[in-house]
Amino acid sequence: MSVSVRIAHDFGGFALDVNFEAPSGVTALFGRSGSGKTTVINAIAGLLRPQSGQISLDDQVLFDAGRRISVPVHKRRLGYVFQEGRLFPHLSVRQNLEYGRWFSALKDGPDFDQVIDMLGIAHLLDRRPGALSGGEKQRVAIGRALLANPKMLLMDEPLAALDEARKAEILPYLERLSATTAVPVLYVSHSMAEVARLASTLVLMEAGRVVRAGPAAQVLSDPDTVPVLGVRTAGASLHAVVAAQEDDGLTRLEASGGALWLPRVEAAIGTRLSVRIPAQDVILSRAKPEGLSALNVFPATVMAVRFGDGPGAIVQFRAGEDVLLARITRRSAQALELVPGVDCFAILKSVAVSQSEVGGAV
Ligand SMILES: Nc1ncnc2c1ncn2[C@@H]1O[C@H](COP(=O)(O)OP(=O)(O)OP(=O)(O)O)[C@@H](O)[C@H]1O
Repeated sequence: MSVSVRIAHDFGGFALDVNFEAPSGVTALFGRSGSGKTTVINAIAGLLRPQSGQISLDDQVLFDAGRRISVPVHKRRLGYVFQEGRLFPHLSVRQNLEYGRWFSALKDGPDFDQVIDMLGIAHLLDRRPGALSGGEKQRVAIGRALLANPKMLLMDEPLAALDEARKAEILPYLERLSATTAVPVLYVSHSMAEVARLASTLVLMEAGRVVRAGPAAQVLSDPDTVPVLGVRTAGASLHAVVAAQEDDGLTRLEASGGALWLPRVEAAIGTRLSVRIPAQDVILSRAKPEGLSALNVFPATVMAVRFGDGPGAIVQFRAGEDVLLARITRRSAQALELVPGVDCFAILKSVAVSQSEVGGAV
C-alpha cells in the first residue's frame, strides 16, 4: 500500500505545492512550524479540498481536482491520531476501542487482542479516559484508529502534548506498530529524535514545498540536507548491536565500523539499535588520536565535503557500513585536506548521544 500526493493550494498568504510518495512503513513529514505539514494531512484526510492535484492510495483515487473527484472523509477509511487522544470521556477504554471497530463495518479488521497486546493496554480496558495518563490515552487512541481497519494512519504530532518521560514510554509502541502492521503511517513531528527513530521515509518541507524526500537514512546522511535541517538538527544514524553491559555503567555496542560505548542503554545483549549521531558532535582527525578522553573513535573514509557561505563545512564519511555526517569548520577541512577518498578518524563524543536518540530494535 502506498500513498501518492501531488497537490497545490493557495490560501492567499501561504501557498502549498507538494509532490511525494509515502510507501508502507512510517513516512515522516518534517519541517518548521508553518511549513504546511498539517495542511497536507488535512488534504489527505479530506478536510481540505486542494485547488489542484491528485491524491491516491494505491490505485484508488481519493481526490482529483481535474476530474472533480473528492471521496468524502468517512469513505476514505483513514485513521487519525492527534496531539490529544480525543477519546470519548463517558465511554470506557473498551467501548472507545469497540467504537473504532464498529465503524469499520468489516469482519477482516485487525484482531482486538493482538492490538491491545501490542499497545500494552489490556489492563486499562475497564477504565474511563479521565483515569489514564497522557501516554496511555495516546496508546488507546492509536488502538482505536487501528481497530477501525484503516488503509492508512495519519498521526499529527501524536507525542507533542506529552512530557519527555511519557514520550519515552510510548515510542517503543510506535516502533512496534511500524514493524508489525502493513498500514502506511504518515507521521508529523517537530522532533528529529522521534523522526530518526521511527521513519523509514522522510519528507522535508519548507514554506509549503517538499525540499527533500526519500529513504530516511539516505536523506539524513546527505550533506545537502544540512542547510534545510539546520546544523543543530542534522545528523545520521549508526546501526549497532548491544554487545555488553560494562561494570562502570557503560554499554558497549558493536557497529560495523567498530565499538561504541554509551551511558547505560537498557536493552538485552544482541538487540539491534540505531543511534543518531548529530553532525555537530563529530570531530575528525587525520591521525589516530591518542590520549583522548572520548571513547568512540572510528576509522572513516571521506565521501563528500560541502562548503556553504559561512565558516562551516559538512563532511560526509563512511564508518564501516554506515554513512555519517560531521560538521567542522571550513578552515579545518582545508587544513586536514579532507577530500573524497581520504582516510581519517571520526571521534564521537559518547556524552553527546542522548538516550532519546537511541532507537529501538531495527
Ligand atoms: N484555512 C486556512 N486559511 C488561510 N491560511 C491557512 C489555512 N490553513 C493553514 N493556513 C496557513 O498555512 C500555513 C501552513 O500551516 P500548517 O498548519 O499546515 O503548518 P504546519 O507545518 O503543520 O505547522 P505546525 O508545525 O505549527 O503545526 C500557515 O501559514 C497557516 O497559517
